Amino acid sequence: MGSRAGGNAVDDLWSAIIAEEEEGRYDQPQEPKIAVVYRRKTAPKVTHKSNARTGRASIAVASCVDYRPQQIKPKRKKPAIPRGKSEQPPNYDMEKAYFQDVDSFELLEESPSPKKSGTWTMGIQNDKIALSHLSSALEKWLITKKLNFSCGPSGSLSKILETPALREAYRRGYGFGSSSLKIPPLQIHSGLHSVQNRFDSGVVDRDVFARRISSRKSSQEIQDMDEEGCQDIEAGVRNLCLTSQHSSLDGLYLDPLVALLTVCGMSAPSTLLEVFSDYCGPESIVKLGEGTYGEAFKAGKAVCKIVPFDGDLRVNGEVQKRSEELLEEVILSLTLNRLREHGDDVYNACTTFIETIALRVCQGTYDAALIRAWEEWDWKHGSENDHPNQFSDQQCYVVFVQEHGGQDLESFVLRNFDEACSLLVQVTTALAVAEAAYQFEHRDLHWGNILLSRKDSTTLEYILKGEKIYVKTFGLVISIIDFTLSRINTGEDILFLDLSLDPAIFEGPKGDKQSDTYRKMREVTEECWEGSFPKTNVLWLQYLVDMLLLKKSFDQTSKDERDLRSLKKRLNTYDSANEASSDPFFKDLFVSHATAVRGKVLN
Ligand SMILES: Nc1ncnc2c1ncn2[C@@H]1O[C@H](COP(=O)(O)OP(=O)(O)OP(=O)(O)O)[C@@H](O)[C@H]1O
Repeated sequence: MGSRAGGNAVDDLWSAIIAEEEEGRYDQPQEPKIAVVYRRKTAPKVTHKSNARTGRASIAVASCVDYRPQQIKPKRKKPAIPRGKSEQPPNYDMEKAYFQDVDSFELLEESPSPKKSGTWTMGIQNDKIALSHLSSALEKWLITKKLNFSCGPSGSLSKILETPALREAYRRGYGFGSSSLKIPPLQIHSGLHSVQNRFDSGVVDRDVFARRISSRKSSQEIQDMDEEGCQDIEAGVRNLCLTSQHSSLDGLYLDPLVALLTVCGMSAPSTLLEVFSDYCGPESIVKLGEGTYGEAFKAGKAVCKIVPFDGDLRVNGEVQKRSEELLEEVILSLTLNRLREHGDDVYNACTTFIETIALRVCQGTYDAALIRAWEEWDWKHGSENDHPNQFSDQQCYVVFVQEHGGQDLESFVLRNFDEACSLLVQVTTALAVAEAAYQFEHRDLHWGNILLSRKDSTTLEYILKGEKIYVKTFGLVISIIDFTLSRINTGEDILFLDLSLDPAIFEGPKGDKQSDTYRKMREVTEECWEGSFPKTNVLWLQYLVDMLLLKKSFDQTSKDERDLRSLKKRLNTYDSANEASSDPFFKDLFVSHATAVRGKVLN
């Protein structure tokens, strides 16, 4: 029990929390435009893809295509990514003093928290609502003190958890049984706020989790951990509210890794091979492509992108991503997944953003089958990445299980002008839909991040602001990948990457279209990367037109080429993909519903 010394200061602090809470500051839905901004702490990766800024080429090979690169690309040195140039961690001394000094027994009596612990179960009991409310208010209060931002109501993550991909994940028992998720979404969500907060303040106690995953578990142990995990989370919430221990503020409940596991529907990591075995036998795993952070493998009909995180080992010359960065990327992917939902009340929909089928957290070395697939690819194409046998049995990964989007634009051979037009209309309409739904900006739509595949369909359906739109595909279907630099407003949180922390991204050669596009984005945003500037989407459309004009060859007349040039010019006048989608260039690419149903519609 803490001492009563400093009680006045404690009372003042508590009054401040209560007063702000009573004003309803946290519970009122906020205009989300400048709501909570989650800064991804580290600088963006700048070393990926075929960009001039890094000189690194994105290499992806659709396994179904007989692709033979003319020569193996030489390894090139990647520039260092500046990291950690962020704001000073806030000073929590006052808040800590409060928790150190408060009489936890009295607080226990005053607050409507449960007095005995028990295992969380699905379904929310009254005392738990109250408990969550209290902890959530406290967290939000801390966030407002630090960031001077206001918070919207909870809900987005719980909505995401209801998306088909996650429902499917639970149905299939990913993780360690569907019963493993026993945490009410409300709890998860408020934990998520904390994750960011704790990370930014640099006080996350990661040892707790390291202990939890330091060895592989038997299924009985795992089941026990499921139970334990729930109790740990409950204990974390209780501690957050009631005790004076610093470590309690940093408890499991607040750990981004736990949040990551929870979003993935798991209570403990699995092995890479366990994930792959859901999709194919080990002998049929084929590596598809690589980025600076991810290695993409074909597994049956799916693609598993493996991204190592949180380890000390540098991978491909880079510091590994942190779990909180991946948590945001995961949330971004799942938010875009929601655009795939159909139904009468759907207002914006499209299938152009790559579908995330499942998400898994793994731990351990690369399995022999993956090493074999990696080496085969290296032998054929010359990998720029480090050999995966460097990973220890402690290494953690997120595996993004995605639909197979095909081959990237860089290596894809377009047949004719119709295909080029369809590529443009699909990307433009998809961006318009995501702008309308989530103020989405991709911010890195180079030709390595556009995948193409040929399908047996003639039209594709989009819903833009309630209106159904059908575009001609000419048998070509586009998928957009890699949302690392993207900006999104989930309705509650704005996720973005602060590119000003990474000046190298703007230092690519003059005249290089991709490098020029980053610099133009900087002009447009004036370095306010959290803001909404849908013009950045238009800049990438202009880049794509340039790529088609300058780098791709396909059957086209001189009039077709002129049309592309005038489109590029007119794009200057648009401030969003939504505006661009009304350009006359696209007019003939939209078809009526009647025409669409006569053909084969894909949705
Ligand atoms: N769903 C997918 N379908 C087909 N190929 C894919 C898919 N996802 C990734 N790839 C291929 O693997 C390559 C690496 O993927 P991706 O670009 O997402 O990795 P990354 O590590 O995020 O890259 P970077 O961070 O360097 O941009 C891509 O260039 C792409 O060609």
